[in-house]
Amino acid sequence: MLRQANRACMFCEARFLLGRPLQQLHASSQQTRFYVQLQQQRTSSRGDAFPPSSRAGRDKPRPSRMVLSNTVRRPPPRPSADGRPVRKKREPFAYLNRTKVPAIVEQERERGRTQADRSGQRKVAEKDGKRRSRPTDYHALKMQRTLHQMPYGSRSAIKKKIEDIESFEDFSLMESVQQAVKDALPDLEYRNPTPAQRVAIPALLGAVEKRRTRNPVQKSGVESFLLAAETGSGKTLAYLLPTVDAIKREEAAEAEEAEREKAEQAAAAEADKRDDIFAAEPPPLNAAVDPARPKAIILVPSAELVAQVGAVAKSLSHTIKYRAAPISAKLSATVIRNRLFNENGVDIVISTPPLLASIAESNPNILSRVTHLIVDEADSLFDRSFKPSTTEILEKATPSLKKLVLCSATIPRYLDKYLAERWPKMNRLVTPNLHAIPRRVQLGVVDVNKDPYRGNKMLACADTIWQIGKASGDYDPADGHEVAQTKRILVFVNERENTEEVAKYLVSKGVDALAFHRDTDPSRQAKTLASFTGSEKTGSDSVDTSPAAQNKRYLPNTKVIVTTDLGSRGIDTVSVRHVILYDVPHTTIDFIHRLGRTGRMGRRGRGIVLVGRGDRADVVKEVKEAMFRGEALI
Ligand SMILES: Nc1ncnc2c1ncn2[C@@H]1O[C@H](COP(=O)(O)OP(=O)(O)OP(=O)(O)O)[C@@H](O)[C@H]1O
Repeated sequence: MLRQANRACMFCEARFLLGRPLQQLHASSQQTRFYVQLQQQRTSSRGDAFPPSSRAGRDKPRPSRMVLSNTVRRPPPRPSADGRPVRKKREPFAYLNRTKVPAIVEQERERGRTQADRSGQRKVAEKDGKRRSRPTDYHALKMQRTLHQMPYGSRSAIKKKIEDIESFEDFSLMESVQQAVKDALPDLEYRNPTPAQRVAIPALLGAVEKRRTRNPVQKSGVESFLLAAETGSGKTLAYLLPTVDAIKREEAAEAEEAEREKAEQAAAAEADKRDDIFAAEPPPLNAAVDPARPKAIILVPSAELVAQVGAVAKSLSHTIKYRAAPISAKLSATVIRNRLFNENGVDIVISTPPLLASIAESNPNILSRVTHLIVDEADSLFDRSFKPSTTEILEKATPSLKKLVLCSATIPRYLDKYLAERWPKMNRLVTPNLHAIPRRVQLGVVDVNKDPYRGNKMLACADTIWQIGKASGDYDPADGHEVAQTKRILVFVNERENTEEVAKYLVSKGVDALAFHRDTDPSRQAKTLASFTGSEKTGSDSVDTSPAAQNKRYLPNTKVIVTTDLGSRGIDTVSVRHVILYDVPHTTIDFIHRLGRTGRMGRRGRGIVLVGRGDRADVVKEVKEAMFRGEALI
């Protein structure tokens, strides 16, 4: 048969003798293929049936050709007597049909082996109930990878740990604090603590208890915490409740101590009086409180957040009785002074870092009694612009500081690295859904390049708003009723300069829109924002005085704010159902914060991203996919 094949393919053989690869030359020839197969068969059957070891003992009976090989993944050849590996003898046609360098073939084989090993390990891990840290590869997102990654295994473990906590009563909070949650926030009476609160409150309280029982003398050193939880998950209450609890307990302990001292002094005076009847009356105890020496400081990045956190702190203080002073550069100097230097003292100061740092420069005593320092939106407050003033306050407060709590919905890699270096023993309190946008928020994409917009983004934005405005109200199970008639839409742009331009265009199209940035008129800004955060009375919507109302075509019952990152950080826009991303955000951090203004606290929401020329459509696609799967954005 071999002879037949040789004869039928004389031309090929001649070429082979010249040393040219046969397959390259005659891949189309049927006869050649037959010849090649025959040669391969011959070579492999020799190799399997007569391995070098068995060929050595030719007198032994030959194994049957029909036995299946049990060395398909061939082991390396055994070393010879002198230690060198035994080389397989080359067949005359051994290099026939080779199109690759043997070394490369071996490398590829090795790579295949390691991949197979990895997939084997993955299967075992999945069988054990462990999920892979990243089920899908997001190529576009990987390129802008900025966020710290958290393995899915740890997320499941945290979920399991907190599932037993069902109500606020499960926390060892003081009775007055428990009552304050019910009185000040009646909506929460029937709600359970959020995952952020379940993770943070016991940890922050636990540390207090441990310290109190272990060592009555004040322990030196600061206990540091990082609370990382998704947007709209109730982080404010998560840090505020344990802080107020600690302040009140400390106050009670101080009062007890003062009472004891007073009793001792009275007893001593009584004894002195007995000894010396002419002794003067002891001076009355100085019961004056320290003005402008708070026990807790809460730092936030904007004046709007100062007002928001201040409102929550004040509402709790009606029941718990403590003094909170929210101060920001938007308030007059007199108001700031009155709040800080209140003759009844102050317990909690809420401020932006630059303002407090400048006050601390002229009044260093303001930070001398601080035991709790909370840095909300920590990723912003430790970035380049805020870092100097934040660290200055931190350093000045350190001598008396007992607890440092950093809080954020996004932990960028630079922050993670900085924290690991600065506070290596920091307690990290992380929720299972960190860096994920909840599934109840849907993301729609508008291709601006297609008809009818043909690249006109402003037109696409106005049209999208009109469509939302004209659609009938949605039923929201979290609210239990139809969403409010007035629709509030947030439009996010990347550059501050574009806010005015886009808002102006929308007004010209009959949309009640307002640009919101640092230089906007503060009174108008506060009024508009109040209607978005739900702090405004519903009746105020009735009179429409917006410039858009003068248009021939006017979209009623729809309010729009065009803003940048300023509006995306921490502002509790509970009444917002729609967010339009006019520009594709630069990073996943911006995606998380901007889309986080809707779908807060169990509500539903919708994000619409306008993708135009030059925008990263691949990033949008992957964000959409990750949101659909409920996965974290890397
Ligand atoms: N346990 C709870 N049940 C129901 N609602 C709650 C609960 N805790 C807080 N809330 C409400 O949830 C909303 C969001 O809270 P908060 O602003 O603290 O979220 P956040 O995690 O700080 O958000 P962001 O990351 O965007 O700053 C608030 O309106 C608050 O009143």
